[in-house]
Amino acid sequence: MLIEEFRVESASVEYAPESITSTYDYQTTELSRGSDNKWVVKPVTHQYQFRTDRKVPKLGVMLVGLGGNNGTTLLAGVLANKHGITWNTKDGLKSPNYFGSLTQASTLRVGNFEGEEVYVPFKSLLPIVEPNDIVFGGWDISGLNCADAMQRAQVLDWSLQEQLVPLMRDIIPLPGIYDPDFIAANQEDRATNVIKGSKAQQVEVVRSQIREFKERNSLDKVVVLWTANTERYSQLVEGLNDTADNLLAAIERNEAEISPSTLYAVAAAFEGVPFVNGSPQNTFVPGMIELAVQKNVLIAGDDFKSGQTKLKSVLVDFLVGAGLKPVSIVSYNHLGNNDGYNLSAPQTFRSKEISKSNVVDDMVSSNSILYKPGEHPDHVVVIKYVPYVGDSKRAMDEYTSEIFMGGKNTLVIHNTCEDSLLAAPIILDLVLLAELVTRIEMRKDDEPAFHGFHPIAVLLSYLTKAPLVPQGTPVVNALAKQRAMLENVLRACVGLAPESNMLMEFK
Ligand SMILES: NC(=O)c1ccc[n+]([C@@H]2O[C@H](COP(=O)([O-])OP(=O)(O)OC[C@H]3O[C@@H](n4cnc5c(N)ncnc54)[C@H](O)[C@@H]3O)[C@@H](O)[C@H]2O)c1
Ligand SMILES: O=P([O-])([O-])O[C@@H]1[C@@H](O)[C@H](O)[C@@H](O)[C@H](O)[C@@H]1O
Repeated sequence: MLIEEFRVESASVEYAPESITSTYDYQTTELSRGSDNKWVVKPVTHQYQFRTDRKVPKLGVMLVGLGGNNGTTLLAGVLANKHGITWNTKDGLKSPNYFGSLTQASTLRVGNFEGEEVYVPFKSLLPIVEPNDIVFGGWDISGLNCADAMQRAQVLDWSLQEQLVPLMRDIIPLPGIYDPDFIAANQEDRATNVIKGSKAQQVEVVRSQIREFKERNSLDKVVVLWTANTERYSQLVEGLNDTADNLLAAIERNEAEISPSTLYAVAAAFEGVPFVNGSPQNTFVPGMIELAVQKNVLIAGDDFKSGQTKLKSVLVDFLVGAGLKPVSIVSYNHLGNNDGYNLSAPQTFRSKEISKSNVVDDMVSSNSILYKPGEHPDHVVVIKYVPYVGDSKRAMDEYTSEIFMGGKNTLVIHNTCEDSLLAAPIILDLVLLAELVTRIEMRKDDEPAFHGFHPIAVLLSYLTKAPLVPQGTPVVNALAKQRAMLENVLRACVGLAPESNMLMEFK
């Protein structure tokens, strides 16, 4: 059964007009070595108070790469939902939806009523922005208006596109920061809409563009999200980008090694605006992370987890969790969109290869019964550019595992990932959750004052291939654990216990 709305009745939850406050006993463990050198695991409880601002802001989202396949598909999808646009296809009449969005199309369990399991929409846990109310804008080094860019993307049915043209043709991406040294040379022809000047001047232009967008649309908040081309990795150089001061000084000196994505992130940080990185490059060099912490501005990333890798973070978790030992993982895919065109260059492919390869590390290191120290499955990632298939990426995976008594199991999977139709709802979740997280404060035990989460938004890990985490925080890629982390923290904000799946009522 699905119930649309609910309120928690508990002495530990207070619904005030301006905020929801919950008092939550967080149970964890402390490990130590006893005097007999044996391990001791001690259950401990810490009391948290969470306070969520109930005021849902008028939100603006500025996409870097607005004119790309993902950017135009998300914009088109939200407009179709907002205006209730239906369209005819050979399979019949289609209606807009938000399938693929955790916040808009998934549910969570709140209990059992008269023998029936009861679920609520994920988005009903806490007050969250309605996607249809978002004001979109952003940048693109291609000056195409968003209607023409949508047509260029070749993602959506034509009968839908033609209805959206009047709503999108006047949306023109702002000129962007272009540096050919960081993306494939084959992108040069596209770069017709660029901000001139030094890196410092470019940062100032982006800052003013953010302020102008916020003012012109009477926005309460803005979130900036990178869905532009994958860049090559920036070299990490002491004295250049290792600290906030050095990074800002390097920008002032117009140092070549500071990437466009880092420049946008710096601009967002100075404007107090969250920045989410949907691509695999290391936008968040150490100096950028330090700047975000200094300014207490949310950053999150890296690289949307949308298809082939999302499945991998489920499958490997299942295999290792079942005591089966993946020993060979080969992930091949080909695609024909501009993303694939950009990734056909070795240096940009390398960024993607890293994010797609590291996704199994946490699962492998969780089971030393299967894997000796330092032992890993063979893991290969191949991406080929095949123009004909366009945005319809064809992923082919082979997982070989060792099983009981010397046996082997091989899984072969063909997965047609409509890349932008899978990524667009994930982008939506990233911006909605980034905004929500900035409205939650907490205090632990006897801390005197409420404060926000760490600026690095680990709670958004479920949506990324290579979760950015604060120093010392475990990197979790297993999808079920990532979802549980997000759901259970938000449940705690309304005083609900984590979903334990114990169902003791029925034991
Ligand atoms: N399923 C997915 O689609 C998926 C999954 C994970 C990550 N990603 C990443 O998302 C990004 C976008 O994917 P896409 O399919 O929309 O690609 P795309 O090439 O269609 O769109 C990228 C857009 O960014 C623009 N651009 C490039 N550099 C820019 C800059 N410095 N400033 C402003 N605009 C710039 C390009 O002109 C282009 O319009 C890629 O980096 C891709 O690797 C996509
Ligand atoms: O999310 P996922 O399907 O594992 O990975 C995808 C890659 O396989 C694809 O080649 C690339 O173009 C997309 O940007 C995305 O990163």
